[in-house]
Amino acid sequence: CGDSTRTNLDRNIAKGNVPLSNLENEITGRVKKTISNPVVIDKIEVVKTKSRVFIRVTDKEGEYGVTRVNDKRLFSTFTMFKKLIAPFFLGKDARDIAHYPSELLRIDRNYKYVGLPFWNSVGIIEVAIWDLLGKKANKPVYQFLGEKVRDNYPVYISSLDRENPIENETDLIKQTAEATGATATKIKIGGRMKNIEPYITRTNQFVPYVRKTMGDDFTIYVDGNSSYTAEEAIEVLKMLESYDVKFFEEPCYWQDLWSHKLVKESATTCAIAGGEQDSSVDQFRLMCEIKAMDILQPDVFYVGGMIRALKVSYIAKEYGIGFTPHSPKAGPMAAAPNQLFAVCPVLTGHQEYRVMGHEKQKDWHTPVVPVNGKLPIFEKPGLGIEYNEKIWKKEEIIWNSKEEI
Ligand SMILES: O=C([O-])C(=O)C[C@H](O)[C@@H](O)C(=O)[O-]
Repeated sequence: CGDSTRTNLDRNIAKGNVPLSNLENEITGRVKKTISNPVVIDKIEVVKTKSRVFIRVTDKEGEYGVTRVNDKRLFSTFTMFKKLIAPFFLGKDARDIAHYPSELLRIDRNYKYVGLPFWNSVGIIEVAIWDLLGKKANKPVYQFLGEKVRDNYPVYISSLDRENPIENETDLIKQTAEATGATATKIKIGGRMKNIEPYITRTNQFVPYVRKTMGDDFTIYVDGNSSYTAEEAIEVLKMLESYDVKFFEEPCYWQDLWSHKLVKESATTCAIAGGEQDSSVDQFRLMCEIKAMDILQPDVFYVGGMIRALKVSYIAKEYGIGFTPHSPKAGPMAAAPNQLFAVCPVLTGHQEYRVMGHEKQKDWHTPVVPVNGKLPIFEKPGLGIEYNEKIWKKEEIIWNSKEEI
């Protein structure tokens, strides 16, 4: 059920009562029913085009799946990706992808390296493989993952800046809200891993300013990015609740669940959220078990891909806890969470959409723009993003598994 084998914790939690430990089998069964022949992975590449980095997985028939990735996370952990993770997938049948993250963990001494660097490297390949399978079957990926439970979801505008003057940042939020119909935002508070001036004053001014500018009906969330001690966070929480802030993300150091629990116990109307950096499924269960969080926020890539993120959503459902993944994206990287959102049994409030995302769309991929404040589930094959094929003609191949091995 989690990262380890703990069948005694199996519980029927999913819609349709699928035991969590059987999720991989259920999904693999669905894939093999749809694609009858093996899809043998021939090559994994890291390519750069249009100044962006992608993972491309190609099968023996020359068909490929692709996902855009966070280049900083990839290149900071590139050795792990190249040496420990990518080679595992070569020659394997992609249809068994649901089982591979757990298998990979059990190989040799891989278990010693787990954490975001390990699981992100797995996740980016896993997501590209799902794109490949979807394209081969001519179906959106979510059809393999489970029963569709929603056609769209409301978004919140994710403001990511701590340095922009509050008036300017609020103006960007307003522009994005007007262009997309979004009725919620998340703003940064604290100083990211520190609670010092000028961030203390900025926080005290920013929250009231956004409330006044956007009005009482607009939903406000905040993100502390690990800025506070429990004591400081509880003080800030009082101010947040007085402005009807709906969730306080990562108030304390992200690994310090006990401080989050203390903040949560002090909250009356504001939910406590977290999990962006967490990549252990067991850790998400622990958060629920000790009541440290009201909302779980795994990142589909950081947590190790779609199946592991889906597992976290089932755990959230089991414990009656919220699920609002981390994804401050408005381009092709929003596609993997989008497919997950079609089927995950719980999805809480609004989902993340980058501020000014509507203006950042490119003419070389399917646009990712909310309508009336909602993003539809993408229905095109694979992850649902179509790329203009011309972009691959100008690509730079940064790494190719065939040459490396
Ligand atoms: O919840 C979020 O979207 C984030 O915390 C985004 C992060 O700040 C991300 O942009 C980063 O790590 O710089």
